[in-house]
Amino acid sequence: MPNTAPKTYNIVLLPGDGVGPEVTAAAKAVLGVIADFYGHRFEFSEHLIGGAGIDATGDPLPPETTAACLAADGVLLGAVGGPKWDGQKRRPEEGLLGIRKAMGLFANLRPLQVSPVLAHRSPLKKEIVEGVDLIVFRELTGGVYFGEKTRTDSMASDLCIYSVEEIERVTRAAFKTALQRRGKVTSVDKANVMETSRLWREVVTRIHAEEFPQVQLEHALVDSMAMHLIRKPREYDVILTENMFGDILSDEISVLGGSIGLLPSASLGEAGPGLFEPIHGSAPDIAGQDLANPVGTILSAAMMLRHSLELEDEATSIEAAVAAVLAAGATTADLGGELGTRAAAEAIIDAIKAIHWAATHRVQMHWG
Ligand SMILES: NC(=O)C1=CN([C@@H]2O[C@H](COP(=O)(O)OP(=O)(O)OC[C@H]3O[C@@H](n4cnc5c(N)ncnc54)[C@H](O)[C@@H]3O)[C@@H](O)[C@H]2O)C=CC1
Ligand SMILES: CC(C)CC(=O)C(=O)O
Ligand SMILES: [Mg+2]
Repeated sequence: MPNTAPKTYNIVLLPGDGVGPEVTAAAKAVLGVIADFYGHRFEFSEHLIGGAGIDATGDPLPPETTAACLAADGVLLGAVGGPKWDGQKRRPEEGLLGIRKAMGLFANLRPLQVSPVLAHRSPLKKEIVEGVDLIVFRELTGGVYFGEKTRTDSMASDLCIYSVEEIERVTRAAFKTALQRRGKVTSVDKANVMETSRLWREVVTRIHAEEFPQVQLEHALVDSMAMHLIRKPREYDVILTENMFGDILSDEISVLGGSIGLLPSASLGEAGPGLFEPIHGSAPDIAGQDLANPVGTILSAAMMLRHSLELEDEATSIEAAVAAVLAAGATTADLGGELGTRAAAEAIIDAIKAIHWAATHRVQMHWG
């Protein structure tokens, strides 16, 4: 049932490298079905990034890719990188860091809900992981990934810099989200050692006191947090942290949900389109074999519909279809199933059709 007037949306796809093209194609197929059912027009255009950009143009972020992303309604990315480009002058990962910076995407949201039907896939006990519902707010355009790098024959350095403003904006975003959830923020830093972390803690504490006193705030050091996240993950609601800590902790917690292939993310700025991508990388070990789990990318497409295109019903129907398919045990090999990437996407498409059919018939019965 359409919830908005038919409209054209310009969606940029950045397939990238490794499994990136496979999982992006799966999500594109799902989006095509959503467009048909809801009466929207999704205009897709594919652009180069990462190793694919290096191979074709020598640049991991060709200028036309940046221009297309800035003009898009939403951007969906697969993954970049792989051993093929090791030791080369330009690195695929530069392309991803570059587009995040160019689009001003300072907040990377990485939600994790452990499905009861998949709790047994975690190496941790079912009673520890069942019911986990948290979201990582990772600062995305600052910190050590973006600081100056130096290299001589005998030493190397990576500078970690954070400004007050960079910390404030992601902190506000995390607190606002906590108000819509269970009202708790855990801010993660390394304030016992790092000056950037001491500034981080001061700024988070001040924003909390001045603007969000109704939210419960706790601070944690990243090393013990890595332990707590596998000992008592259900205690966490919103986890707020800097760029590198968020990158590492979110891969760690993906294990709670059964597979890194399940987790989506949204990268958002103050304005303009967001960029949506699974949290995993290019998975060179399984690339090109129809083995990758497409769910993280398909759920990222749902986040794109919600956050950038403002199509909430459409996003919810994708999420409901994914939940139904996982509950039925129709999964890829990482979750113990037998489906390939394409078949897993087809199963989700069939579930969308079934959900849509049921909704349509309920409406007709009501009218009748
Ligand atoms: N956003 C991005 O584009 C990212 C790119 N990378 C790049 O990816 C390359 C490989 O990095 P890795 O450390 O191996 O991390 P990775 O996330 O690509 O793979 C780690 C493990 O998880 C598995 N895995 C990942 N995605 C999966 C999926 N959808 N379904 C089933 N299994 C999946 C892989 O097979 C591998 O065993 C590197 O070049 C790295 O820089 C890494 C992380 C993020
Ligand atoms: C630049 C990327 C490869 C960093 C990363 O691992 C991520 O964003 O998950
Ligand atoms: Mg990562």
